[in-house]
Amino acid sequence: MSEALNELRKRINQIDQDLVALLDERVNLASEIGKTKVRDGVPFFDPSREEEVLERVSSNSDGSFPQSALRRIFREIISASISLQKQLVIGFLGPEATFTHQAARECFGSSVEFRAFRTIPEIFRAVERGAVDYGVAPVENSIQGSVFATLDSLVDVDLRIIAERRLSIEHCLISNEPLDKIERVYSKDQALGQCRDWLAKNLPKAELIDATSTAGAVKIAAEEAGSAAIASALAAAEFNLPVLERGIQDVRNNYTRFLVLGRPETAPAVPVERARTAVVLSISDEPGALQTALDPFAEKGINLSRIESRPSRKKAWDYLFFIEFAGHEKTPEVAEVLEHLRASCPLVKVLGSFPVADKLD
Ligand SMILES: O=C(O)C(=O)C[C@]1(C(=O)O)C=C[C@@H](O)C=C1
Repeated sequence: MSEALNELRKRINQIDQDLVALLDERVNLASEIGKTKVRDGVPFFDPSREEEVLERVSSNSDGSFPQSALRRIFREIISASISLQKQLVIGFLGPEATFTHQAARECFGSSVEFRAFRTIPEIFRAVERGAVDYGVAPVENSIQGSVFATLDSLVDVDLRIIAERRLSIEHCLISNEPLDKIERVYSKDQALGQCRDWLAKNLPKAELIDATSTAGAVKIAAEEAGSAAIASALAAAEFNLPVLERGIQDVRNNYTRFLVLGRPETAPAVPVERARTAVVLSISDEPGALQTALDPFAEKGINLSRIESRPSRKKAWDYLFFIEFAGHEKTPEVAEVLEHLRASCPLVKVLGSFPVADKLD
């Protein structure tokens, strides 16, 4: 070994030792914070504080270390820290290695425990009865629109939106075989549909077969010769199969937004700066009722980011409106708008005020 290499490695060893000592010190402080949180009845998971930590870390770096790797490392440091405060259990729409699982892992890191659920209402009910601490469910996709089961469950169950997460949906072709040996491609019908042009161009002869989930498709591809699956890179890693091609979806910008749901007492009480508030409301059956309800948003210059109607499921042709807008419910302008809504709408349910997450890891 050259003297120069030896010297550089020695310096790396010293840095690693310092890093570990600092990590030990950090985690001990997080444990102390955990004790104060128990004493004060404050929830352990604080997504806005986590975002602040990640932002500060990114801006302190001189750019030598890749930004996305830095965020991932600190996500894991926070995950290990929180797991020493409380072993959190996170329910998600399964099976393992779905995009919802990926979103849940990006939110909570890998030191928490994950539990897969078969349906969205099951996740909500598990959070409500305390079988899991938080639930993660998809709420909208940039191409396919709203996930109705999530909107309906938000009405039916008394939970709060604690955080949101956006994921770029990158479909991968996954197989043990080279491209010219692939005869069958398994995936969920939506994923096959989203990759139609790529498949027609690159695997025109392959049979396309609908599977119950993208992760289930990878399982089949792992066991069956001549087959491939379309799924996430996470699913490929889970089943130890190679990714032959990434990003094969026909529309480049395919995003899904996920919600983290918790019991009302797990919602952080302190208003955060860049927050979004979600409410569901019903309006009276009379001309101008929707406009009357929405007027104060324009008057106060509050930006509405989403409005979506759903049948009330109580009476035919009766609708509920899901509205999301900028600001935290505890700030005076939003509190005033909510007061106005309560005065003019038969039903107003605040679903949560949570930090805006427009970053993709
Ligand atoms: O600052 C806190 O409230 C902590 O509990 C520490 C910490 C962290 O490791 O930075 C851990 C979990 C919280 O969700 C936010 C931050």
